[in-house]
Amino acid sequence: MSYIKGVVTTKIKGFYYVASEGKTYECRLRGVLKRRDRKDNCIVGDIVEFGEDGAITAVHERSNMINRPLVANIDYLVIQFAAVDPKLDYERLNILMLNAYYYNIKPVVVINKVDLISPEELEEIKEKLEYLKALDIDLFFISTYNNIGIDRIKDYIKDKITAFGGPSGVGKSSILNLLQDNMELEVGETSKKLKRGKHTTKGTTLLPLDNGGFVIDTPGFSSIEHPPVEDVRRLISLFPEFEVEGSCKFADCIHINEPACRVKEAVERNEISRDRYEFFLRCYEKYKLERWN
Ligand SMILES: Nc1nc2c(ncn2[C@@H]2O[C@H](COP(=O)(O)OP(=O)(O)OP(=O)(O)O)[C@@H](O)[C@H]2O)c(=O)[nH]1
Ligand SMILES: [Zn+2]
Repeated sequence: MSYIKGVVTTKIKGFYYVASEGKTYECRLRGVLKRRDRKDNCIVGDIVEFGEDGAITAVHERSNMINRPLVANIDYLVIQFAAVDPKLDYERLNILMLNAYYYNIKPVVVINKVDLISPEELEEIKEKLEYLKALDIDLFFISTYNNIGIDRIKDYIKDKITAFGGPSGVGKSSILNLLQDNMELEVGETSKKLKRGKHTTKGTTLLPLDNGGFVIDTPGFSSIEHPPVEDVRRLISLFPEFEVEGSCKFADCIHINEPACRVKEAVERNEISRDRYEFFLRCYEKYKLERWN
């Protein structure tokens, strides 16, 4: 028997809908892959192999997985904000970046509503977000109103699985509507809509993009929740820019109060963004208080 490889786009009442080369197949999970105590035997985003009888016989290893919504193999977390209205909240942006790194998803930053700001204000935002360069995080300025930057985003997320995260009102439904013609999220209505109706019973769905790839229909990442970071070493690992040349005097340096700390020196020389370092300190205090003890 020959096998087909595809990606699970949604799961309804024990059926798995698997997309492969533009077609969707209704599949079932073969018995040996089912473990009754687990809800994540096979989930949306999984790359699977199935036979002509529609029986899924293999689930490939995942590159990442999030729980709410339950999705695997997300390529990009688009961290979306508006330039204004609501005000660009840099703290929340950092929290979303922390989540992306924690869950091993590549972060991308999108700033919408550039039609509402002056060139000077745009420059100001670019300056504030300068540190993204050192992190190799791509930054897009867009306007869903004036159709600025939308084609570049379309190109960027082609053939990938993309999740959108960001606060309410920044235009997430507006951009999802533009990414695919027959996507029907009501602007200003997403949150309400996703809480009721068919979405609740159906669960998460990967919406296919015209040019290949998928977006996740549920805005999974809130901008206020810190990820459940286990300890300080893990926290440090979520700041890739802290990997500086040379080693700190103490091998177990946590880059806070220690002398001869290469990270603090790099902050002093402006090689590491002070905003980011201060965000790190705030995270450290928060985790110490609420989680590590
Ligand atoms: N000026 C301007 N307004 C925009 C733009 N994009 C969206 N808006 C407006 O911003 C408001 C919020 O847009 P939504 O797409 O509903 O935002 P959302 O992020 O999905 O918000 P939630 O549904 O609350 O999560 C709406 O009134 C949109 O018309 C833009 O590029 N420029
Ligand atoms: Zn150090």
